[in-house]
Amino acid sequence: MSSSKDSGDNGVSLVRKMLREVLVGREDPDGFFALCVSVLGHQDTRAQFLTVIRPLATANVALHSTLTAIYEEYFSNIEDDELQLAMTLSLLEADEASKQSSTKVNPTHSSEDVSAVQNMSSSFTQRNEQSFKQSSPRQQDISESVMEQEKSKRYRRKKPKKVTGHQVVGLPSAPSSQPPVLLWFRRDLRLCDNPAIIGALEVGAPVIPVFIWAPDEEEGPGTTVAMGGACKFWLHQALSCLRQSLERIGSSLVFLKAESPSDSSLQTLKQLLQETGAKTVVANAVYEPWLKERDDLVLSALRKQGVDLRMYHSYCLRDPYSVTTRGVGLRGIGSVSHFMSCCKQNPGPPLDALELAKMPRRKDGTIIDWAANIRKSWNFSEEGALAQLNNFLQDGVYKYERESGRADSPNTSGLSPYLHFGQLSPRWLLWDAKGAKCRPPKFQRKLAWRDLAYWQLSLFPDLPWESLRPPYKALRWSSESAHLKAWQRGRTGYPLVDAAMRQLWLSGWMNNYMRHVVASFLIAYLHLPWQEGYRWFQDTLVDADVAIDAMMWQNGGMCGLDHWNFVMHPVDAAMTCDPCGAYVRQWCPELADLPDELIHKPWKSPASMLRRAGVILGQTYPERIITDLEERRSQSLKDVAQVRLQFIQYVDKFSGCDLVPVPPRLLSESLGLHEDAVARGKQFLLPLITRMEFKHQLEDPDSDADSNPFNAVLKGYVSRKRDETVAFLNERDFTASVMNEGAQRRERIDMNYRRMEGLPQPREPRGKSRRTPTAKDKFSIVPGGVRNTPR
Ligand SMILES: Cc1cc2nc3c(=O)[nH]c(=O)nc-3n(C[C@H](O)[C@H](O)[C@H](O)COP(=O)(O)OP(=O)(O)OC[C@H]3O[C@@H](n4cnc5c(N)ncnc54)[C@H](O)[C@@H]3O)c2cc1C
Repeated sequence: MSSSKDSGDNGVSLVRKMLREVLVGREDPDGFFALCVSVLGHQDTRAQFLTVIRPLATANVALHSTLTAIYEEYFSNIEDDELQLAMTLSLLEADEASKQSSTKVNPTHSSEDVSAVQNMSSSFTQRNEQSFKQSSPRQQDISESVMEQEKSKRYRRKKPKKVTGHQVVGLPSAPSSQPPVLLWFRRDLRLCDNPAIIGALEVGAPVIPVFIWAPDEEEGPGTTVAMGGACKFWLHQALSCLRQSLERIGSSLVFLKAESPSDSSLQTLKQLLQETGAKTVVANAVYEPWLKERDDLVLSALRKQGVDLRMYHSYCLRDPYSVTTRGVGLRGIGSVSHFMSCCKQNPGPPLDALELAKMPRRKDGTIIDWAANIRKSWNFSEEGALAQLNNFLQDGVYKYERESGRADSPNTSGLSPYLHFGQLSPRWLLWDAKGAKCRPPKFQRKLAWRDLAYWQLSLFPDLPWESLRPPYKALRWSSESAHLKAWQRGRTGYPLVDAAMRQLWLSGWMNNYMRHVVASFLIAYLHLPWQEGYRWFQDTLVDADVAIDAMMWQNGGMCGLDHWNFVMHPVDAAMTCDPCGAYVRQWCPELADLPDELIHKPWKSPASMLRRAGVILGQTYPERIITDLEERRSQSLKDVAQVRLQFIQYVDKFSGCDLVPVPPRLLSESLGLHEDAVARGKQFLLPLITRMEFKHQLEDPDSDADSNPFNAVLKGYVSRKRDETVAFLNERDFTASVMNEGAQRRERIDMNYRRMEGLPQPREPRGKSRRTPTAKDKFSIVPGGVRNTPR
């Protein structure tokens, strides 16, 4: 608390000093205001700016009123902008809604066969709304009161015309609208509990219900009399009733005949698909062997044409082709008891048949059960998820806010696999977390991180394999496979890294802090490509999640949207996460007897100590695979500087930040243009927050990591302050440049306005506001007392 207050006080006193610069004419009012916002932030500027400039009210009235005007314009603009944004959004929503409702009544339609086809999806929605109204008494109350109000208005309003018949919704006329779905009715002539109907509606396109009469196919190869006279009569009535039911909800049923020997359901469907442009056919399965054979044929033929045939099961309780006698035998076959036993014994396709948890076998036939520890470590059920959540909320969440970086105690929620497999709903989790007394802000942010990962993946689909920042694609990586293997197996000789990698292998999980430690080791010290780390994590984590894993490895691999402003040191990181070595003792038991102060660096132990602890380096515990940590870090920095220089077009010359091409979706959102137009146009580059040490290294690409004032290696608690300062500098840099751009834009608009109106241009201000701070710049003094060096 006190530190943030201190930094606030420092900021205000800097602003006061700067005010003197304005008074003596070395700084102009706009630049002063921009820097004030970047130093104090929005909230503090809003709260304190007027107080800071109050002395001017008597001493320099003109300057006071100029600054007050800038202040008022700035903050009123923000509110206006927000209001305008909200209005634009609501207009867009309204526009979207009206577009949707208009597509529901698209009257254009040409094909004769399907002339009565209607949009089932819209009518089903209406139907659902109706039934909801009927089923909910509260809703009924509301609708009754609305009706009362309507009655009273009746005489004042013109009575609307009664709609006769149904709104006929045709096939989409616009080539871009979604192709319709064929709903192929066979022996499922009902609306209720019909999986095919639900499947068709889920596609979200117009639905064309169709019945094809193919008597030869029904009959099959022998004499089955599948469709006797009485049955045909019933079929006729049932079809007629189904058509009426469909018409009642605004749809209809197309009848087609495939009677001649040359004709077939397949031919008829193909023709219908051609006429309607449908790309999906949905049906419920029928089980007579000759009909199943026909359906299999239809399936493969349509698939070849790129049509998706979706088959659901609803005719029998159990799909007869899935019932097996496994575990029951053949005794009593034919009796219903035997059949029921078969169903009970084999409920659906056996899970084991999916071979998800199949273990490899040794040559002698014994099983290698690599998941034994994972099985012991987790309760895989939904109840397990809820129990874990309750434990966390009752106790863990309080520690989480303070000490989530500890490896030696389970201070994080451990909910990631449950979230990944949807055994726990993120909305439920957020709701429960908000209910905790401490309203854990840090934990809530973590859930936002999860969504951020999916947003990033939606913008950059090649996130899991392609470095996002262009220059980093050319980075020189090591191909030392022995190093990769040692890292994967937890045999690097660095106990903290090894403990984490063994925990991963044995339990399928490690906490966030340890993921950072091992990722830093792989990238910054072993120089192995981040994609290797990503792939190993994907194979070994029980919560392996393409979006999150890719985002985090890209960030760790220095090429993601966000740069980690730290590198975890494989030994010093233990000061924060495992100060007494309990974590290492758990996962590397061969080191358990070393004293606390040496357990993270056994190579520093005297021979006698090692002997007493039963450790023989190179035998019971591996020697370090690399020893020149500092040199390797320096090399990594130099490599980065080299590719940044090589692809200097991707480095912003003002701020030194990396630039990435903006994906078309983002660009079209920002410019309000169609995505196609944006994709055809010029490539836009966006500056990203970039690690300070990289920016500095660009000035002197061959310097060592040690001489870099922004050296990112995080040494436990000691460097926290430094890390926070670096984060502050980054943010301030960014804000200052954005603010400056804003001020310049305002100046430009003002100049153009004056030019058009023939008004005189204002005099050039004497001091120019700076885009980025320099060493001489007073604003380079960070509240914490660290000086920013010139770039
Ligand atoms: C290199 C690297 C790879 C990672 N790979 C994965 C992965 O494949 N799957 C995965 O779920 N998490 C991944 N993470 C993020 C994070 O480490 C795990 O979500 C966290 O350790 C899971 O433990 P927890 O449930 O106790 O987390 P808590 O700290 O209790 O967080 C609660 C939940 O928030 C979400 N969350 C937490 N941190 C992050 C984050 N940084 N980004 C996105 N969501 C987050 C998770 O769903 C997590 O379960 C990775 C982190 C790193 C550094």
